[in-house]
Amino acid sequence: MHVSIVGSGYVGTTVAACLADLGHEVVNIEIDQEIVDTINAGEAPIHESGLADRIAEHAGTNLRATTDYAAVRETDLTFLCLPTPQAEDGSLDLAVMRAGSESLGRALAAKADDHLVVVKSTVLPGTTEDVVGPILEDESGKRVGDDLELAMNPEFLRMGTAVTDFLEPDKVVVGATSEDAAATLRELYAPIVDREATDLVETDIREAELIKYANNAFLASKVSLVNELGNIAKEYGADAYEVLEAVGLDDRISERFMRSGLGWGGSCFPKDVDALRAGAREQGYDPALLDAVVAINDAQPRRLVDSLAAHVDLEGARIAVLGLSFKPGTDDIRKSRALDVIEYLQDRGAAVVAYDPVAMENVRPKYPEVEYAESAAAALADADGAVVATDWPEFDDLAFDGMVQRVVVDGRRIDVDEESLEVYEGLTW
Ligand SMILES: NC(=O)C1=CN([C@@H]2O[C@H](COP(=O)(O)OP(=O)(O)OC[C@H]3O[C@@H](n4cnc5c(N)ncnc54)[C@H](O)[C@@H]3O)[C@@H](O)[C@H]2O)C=CC1
Ligand SMILES: O=C(O)[C@H]1O[C@H](OP(=O)(O)OP(=O)(O)OC[C@H]2O[C@@H](n3ccc(=O)[nH]c3=O)[C@H](O)[C@@H]2O)[C@H](O)[C@@H](O)[C@@H]1O
Repeated sequence: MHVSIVGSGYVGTTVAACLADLGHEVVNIEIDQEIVDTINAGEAPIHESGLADRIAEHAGTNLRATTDYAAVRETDLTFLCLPTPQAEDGSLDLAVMRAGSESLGRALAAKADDHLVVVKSTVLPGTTEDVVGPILEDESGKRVGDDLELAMNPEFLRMGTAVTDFLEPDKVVVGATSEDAAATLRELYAPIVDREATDLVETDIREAELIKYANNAFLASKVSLVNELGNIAKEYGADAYEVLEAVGLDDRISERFMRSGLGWGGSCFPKDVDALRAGAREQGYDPALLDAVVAINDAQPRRLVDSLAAHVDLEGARIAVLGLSFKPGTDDIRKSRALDVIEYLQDRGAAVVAYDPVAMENVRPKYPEVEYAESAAAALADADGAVVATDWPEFDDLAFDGMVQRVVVDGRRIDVDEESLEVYEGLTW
């Protein structure tokens, strides 16, 4: 099929390269000329395992990028993969979705044939039909249900494993206004949804929109619950990891997303949970549980610093922070818990020396006063204490002998030779 994809960030680029790999003719429409040039040169604009190879293979044949929305007219359907960030008050900011929908609608005005528009961005219920649809109708002169179809197809990929998550998902969710639209997406995704391990969920647009938020809210809540149980376990002197490993053996609960510690960050959980809370309030519902989920998450970095302060006088101390990215395998620092840890340490008078295998250059402009070390060992050298903020595999089995005081508080449960330390404390165990 001929597919256009508006927005070529994490999601749009991954979807484009993977659909090209499945044999479709794909064009990315992107306002950033540098991203367009990168893709057309056969290179990946973001780092994701398996992405560069796919772009190199398909660019110039069945994958290309352009800044010109006119390209949509040569395609059967368009995915909107535009950002849906948070406004100041935490609510969903649809400005980019509106602008992209206007440009798309204007380009579609000159297309004689019918067209299908699929929203892949994470948007609250009602956005596709009440915001995107009317803009497309106004700008294109087409009518939804006549020569324009709408669908909503949320994305569940994770950063770091985007390509395999897209090609081998647990589920593909399709909300559509018509059977024709659903049939088009079934055909597009045939190699994926025909896999035994992938469920195809066909539903209405409103449900598809909410499934994405419910999914992220569930996972964020699970981590916050695990963190609360971990905090309680620690008070009792029990090991939360042993407790939760046993709990996870119940297949109603599952052993995944059971790692307690510093909490969740990244570009999605925080913004999506906040957007859902704001949306719920707008609908007149008070989301008390989701408020608590956020409050628990926000408390963990301070708890980590308080735990360290119980062993080290932080005023004037040199403290190593190991890990800066919001999770291992990425240089993304958006809403990383490590940044809160740095701020709490600085508030208490500590000098921070940080190390991360890939994320330091992203943190440096934000915190120029922090010292950035070349390795974990260099960060630990002469430190009066250390905290672990990201569970990078290379932090397992570190040597701590260069520290002035061998005190480590671990927010992520790395593998540590406890005998080599004066104090080793887990945040939740
Ligand atoms: N990053 C992730 O892991 C996931 C993100 N999502 C959702 O997918 C959506 C997209 O997220 P990302 O890909 O992470 O965003 P992103 O910020 O990485 O990429 C968006 C791209 O759109 C481009 N753009 C902005 N305005 C444009 C316009 N008017 N026309 C054409 N291009 C334009 C930007 O230059 C940028 O390259 C969001 O709703 C997000 O919540 C969903 C699942 C996973
Ligand atoms: O909507 C999105 O953008 C995506 O958000 C998350 O993906 P991602 O943010 O890439 O990362 P995760 O692996 O889910 O981790 C999120 C955060 O939770 C933390 N986490 C995760 C699991 C766990 O057991 N404990 C824990 O603290 C991680 O350290 C990280 O800070 C979801 O897992 C994806 O399904 C979803 O598509």
